Amino acid sequence: MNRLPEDYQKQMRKLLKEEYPAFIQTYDNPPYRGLRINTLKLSVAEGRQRLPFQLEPVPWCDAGFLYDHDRDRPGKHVDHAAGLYYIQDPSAMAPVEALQPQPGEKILDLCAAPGGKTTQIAAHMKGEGILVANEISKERRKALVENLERCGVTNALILGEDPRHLSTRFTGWFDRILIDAPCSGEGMFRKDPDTRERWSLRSTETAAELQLSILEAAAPMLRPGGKLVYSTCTFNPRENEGVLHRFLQQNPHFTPGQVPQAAHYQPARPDWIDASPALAQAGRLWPHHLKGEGHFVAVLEKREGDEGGRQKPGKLPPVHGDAQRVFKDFLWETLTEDRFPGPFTLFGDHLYQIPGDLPSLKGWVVERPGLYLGQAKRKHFAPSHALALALTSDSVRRKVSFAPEEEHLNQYLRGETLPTAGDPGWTLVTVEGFPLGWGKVSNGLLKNHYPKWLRRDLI
Ligand SMILES: C[S@@+](CC[C@H](N)C(=O)[O-])C[C@H]1O[C@@H](n2cnc3c(N)ncnc32)[C@H](O)[C@@H]1O
Repeated sequence: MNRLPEDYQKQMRKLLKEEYPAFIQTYDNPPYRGLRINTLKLSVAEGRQRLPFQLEPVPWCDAGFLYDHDRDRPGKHVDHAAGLYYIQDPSAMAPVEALQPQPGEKILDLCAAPGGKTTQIAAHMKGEGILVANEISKERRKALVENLERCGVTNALILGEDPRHLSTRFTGWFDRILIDAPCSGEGMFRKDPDTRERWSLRSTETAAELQLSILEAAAPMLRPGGKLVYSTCTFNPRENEGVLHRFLQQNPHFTPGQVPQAAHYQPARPDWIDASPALAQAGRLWPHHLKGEGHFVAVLEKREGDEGGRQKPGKLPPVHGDAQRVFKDFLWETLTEDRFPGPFTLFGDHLYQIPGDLPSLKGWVVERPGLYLGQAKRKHFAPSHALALALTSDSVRRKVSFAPEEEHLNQYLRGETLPTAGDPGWTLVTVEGFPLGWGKVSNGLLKNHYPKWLRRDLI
C-alpha cells in the first residue's frame, strides 16, 4: 500500500498533538462501509427487513447503515440495481443531514457527481420541489445520471456548468445549497490509497482557492434566509476553517450556523488558524472518534434582506402534437393511473418532464432538463429506463415479478429474451415488485429492454 506522505504525517502530528497516536493508528484498520436506504422506494423499516445484510445504524443519518464488507457485497445484489439503497461512506451522509432539505424547496447541489448526496437530498425532498444537480466533469456526469435514474429521482435538473456561470440566472433562487467541494482528500487516504499519490502541500493550497471560488459563486444564488452547507473530505485547516474564515470576511451577510447533528462530531478547529470561535460550530468527523472516514461539515446562513430578484422563467423547447399523442397513447396503454402531468419539453425526439419553472438554460450544458421519459418516435413511444425506475409496480398494467434468486431474473439482467405468458405490450420487470427495467411482450416472448451498459451476471 502507498505510504502516507511525510509532509502529511508531519502536519497531522503538529495539529493533533496528544491525539495523534490514536489518529494514526486508524490507518491499521479497514475503512468503514455504509449504505443508505433509498426512502424514495421503501421505508427504512421495510429496507431493514428486506435487505439480507448485517446492518448497524449510522447515528447521524436515519436511513444510513454500516455493513460488514467481509460478509456482504451489497453492490452486487439485485436490490442495488433496483435502487433500493445507495452505497455511501457513513461520514459522507453527514452534509445532507446538516442541510435538512424539505419537500417543495428549490435546492442546488453544486458539485454533485457521482450523486451520493444528490440522491440523499432527493430522498428528503420526496419528489416535490426542484433539485438542481450540477457537475462540471463530463465523465463524472455519466455516473450522476445513472445513479439518479437508478434511485428513481423524478425532480432533478442536471447541469454541467462552471459554478460561476450559474449565478447570473439563479440569483436568490435557492432555499438551500450544498457545496460538497473538490478537496485534497486527506479523509479518504485510508479508503482510497490512490488519493495519497495526488496529495501535496501545494494541492491543499490549490484546493482551498478553488473551494473559495465555488463558495463565492454560490453565495448570490441563495435566497436571503436560506441555508448553505459546505463540506469536504479532508482534514486540512487551510481548506475547511481557512476557507470559511476567508469567505465570511468577504461576505458578512453570511453567518456560521450550528450543524444539527454536532453531538456526533468533534467541533471544528478555528484555533488552528486563529479564526473566530464561531467557526467551531462546524463539525469535524474523525476516524478515531467515529465509525467513518474523515469529513468536514459547515452550515452557513444568509441573513434576511430584500436582495434577490425574481427571474422570469425561461422557455424550453415545446412538445409538438405528434410527440404528445404517442406519449399519451403509451401512458394510456401502460399505466393504470394518471401520472406525469408535465410540464414537458422535447430535446430532439427525447421527451422530459421538467420539475417546475426554470430560468433560461440557453447556452448551458444541460445533461437532463428533468426526468427523461423516453423517445417520441413518429408512430410510437419508447419509454426510458429512467421512467421504469421512477414507477411503482401497482401503477402499471403489465408486470412480471422475479425473486432475487430466480434464474429468470439473472437472465433478464444479462439481457436475454425470456418466455412469457403475459399480455403483449410494454411490461415492467421487477424484483418482488421493485422495478428493474422494461421488457416488451409479443408472441409469447419478453423482449429485453434492460440497458446494454447495465447488463451483467449476478454472482
Ligand atoms: C467531493 S466530489 C463530489 C461528491 C458528490 N457530492 C457525492 O456525494 O457523490 C467533488 C466534485 O466537484 C467537482 N469539481 C471539480 N472542479 C470543480 C469546479 N471548479 N467547480 C465545481 N465542481 C468541481 C468534481 O468533478 C467532483 O465531482
